[in-house]
Parts: sequence; structure tokens; C-alpha cells
Amino acid sequence: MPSPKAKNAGRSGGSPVLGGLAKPLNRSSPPQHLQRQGSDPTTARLRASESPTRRRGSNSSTGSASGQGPSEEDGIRLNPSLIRVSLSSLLAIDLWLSKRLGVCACEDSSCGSVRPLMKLLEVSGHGIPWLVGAAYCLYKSDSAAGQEVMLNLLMGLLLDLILVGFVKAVVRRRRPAHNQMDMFATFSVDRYSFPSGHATRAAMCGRFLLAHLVLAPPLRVLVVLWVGLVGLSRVLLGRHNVTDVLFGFWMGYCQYNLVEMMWLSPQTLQGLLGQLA
Ligand SMILES: CC(C)=CCC/C(C)=C/CC/C(C)=C/COP(=O)(O)O
Repeated sequence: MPSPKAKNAGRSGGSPVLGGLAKPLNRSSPPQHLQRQGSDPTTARLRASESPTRRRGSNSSTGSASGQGPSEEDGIRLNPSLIRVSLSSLLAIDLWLSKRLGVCACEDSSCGSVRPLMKLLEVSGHGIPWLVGAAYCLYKSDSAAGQEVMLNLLMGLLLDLILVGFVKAVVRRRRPAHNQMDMFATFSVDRYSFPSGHATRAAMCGRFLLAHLVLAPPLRVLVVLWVGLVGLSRVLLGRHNVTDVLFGFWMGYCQYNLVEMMWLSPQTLQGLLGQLA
């Protein structure tokens, strides 16, 4: 039987790639007023090299007066679009992969038969069982160390709900189109998918259990396995994209650090209660 270890006791339309390159390509085409001066494309190109934009380019250290290679200015303009292209590509891969992995999204899906198992994992990472469970253990615990641990777990769970709700409300990323919105007990922000609340909770609670309960090695492995499976089930059920879950894991991991920093010791608690009374 594990015993608690108290802290004090120890979709956009066009191709993203084309979108990113469109601007630099447009810059090289001759301006309209130059084209009007002569139909000869060579003359137009020569006159284009005299335009203020070109002149500025030729003054730069890497210079492109001869029209060879990108200027420094081109480099500066290319970098942000390179970042944008990389992000768009990552997003496209994320959407594609998440759609392919959503094999339990409905009963008719390729792995629809394992959907009940995935939903069981969903319940195991839901906020309500965790809150009720922690409150019950707090009530039943007859040692100060146990009460301290359960109180801090409760605080962590509430903190998780607040932080995830805040990020979801700010980012407002829609859930995947193939998701069936048949989850039980959700808040209004839970129509958004970034980050996965189940993933943050699983990561935070997993770390919490490993740090504060004395568990036999097989049980420790089971906790880590459970965290991973809860995250995987979010994608298989079609509830989330892969990045929602990965970010959720990272956020939950950091949330645990926050819980440790804000750890309520019996002394702090007594002080707080004393101030309230
Ligand atoms: C006492 C109290 C405020 C309880 C609320 C518990 C509750 C309804 C939590 C929501 C859990 C939930 C459905 C999160 C969504 O998880 P995702 O992984 O789909 O983001």
C-alpha cells in the first residue's frame, strides 16, 4: 500500500510555402512605370536596377548591385517568412498526423472497437474523479503528512483547471473536425483544444504521485505508462491534435514545478487560517 511522502518530512487556402515566397518574388518583377517606358525587357531590367529599392540594396555590405544573390535587406525580409513557413509546415504536419491517428474518433472508425477503452482512459484523466479522489483522501487521511500532500494535490488540480482554461480561452484553437463532442462534464472553454487538459493533468499528477507517494517500481512504471496512454488516447479519440497533447505534457510538467514552489506546509496553512479567523 503506497504511503504519502510529505514534502516537509522529506486552415488556410493556399500553400504555406508559396505564401512565404510570394513577397520576395514580387519584388524582383519590374515596377509598372518602368514597363511603360519601353517594351524591351532588357531595358526594363536595367532601369529596375536604378530604382531606389535597388540602390538601397547595392549599398548593403553583401550588396546585389549586379543582381547576383540576395541583399542584406532580402535576408531580413526572408527570415520572418522562413519562420512563418516553418510554423505553417509544422501545423500542416500536425493536422495531417492527428487526422491519421484519430482512429477511434467514432464507432465506425478503423479502430472504433477500442473506443470504449480510450473513453475509460479519458475518465481516468478527467478533472472530477481527481478532485473528488483528492478531497476524499484529504478527509480520510489521519496523518498530518497525508493531509499536507492531499491538500497540495487539490491545490495543483485547481491551478491546472485555471491555467488550462486561461490558455484555451486565449488561443481558441478548435478541436479537430473529426472529433465527436460527446465528453462528459465540460466547461465552455473545453470546446477549444489547445492545450489538452487531460495531458496537463496527467503529466502534473504523474509527477506528483512519483514524488510524494512511496511506490514500488512496477507501480511507478504504471504511472508513467498511464500518463502516456492518457495523452495518446486524446489523439486516438480525435479530441486533440498531436501538438495540443505535447504542449499539454510540457505545461503539466511545469505546473508541477509551480505546485512545488507554492507548496502549502502545515505552518503556512495555519498562518493563512489564522489570518482568516
Ligand atoms: C469543482 C470543479 C470546478 C470541477 C470541474 C471539473 C471539470 C468539469 C473539468 C473539466 C475537465 C475536462 C473535460 C477537460 C478537457 O480536457 P481536454 O483534454 O479535452 O482538453
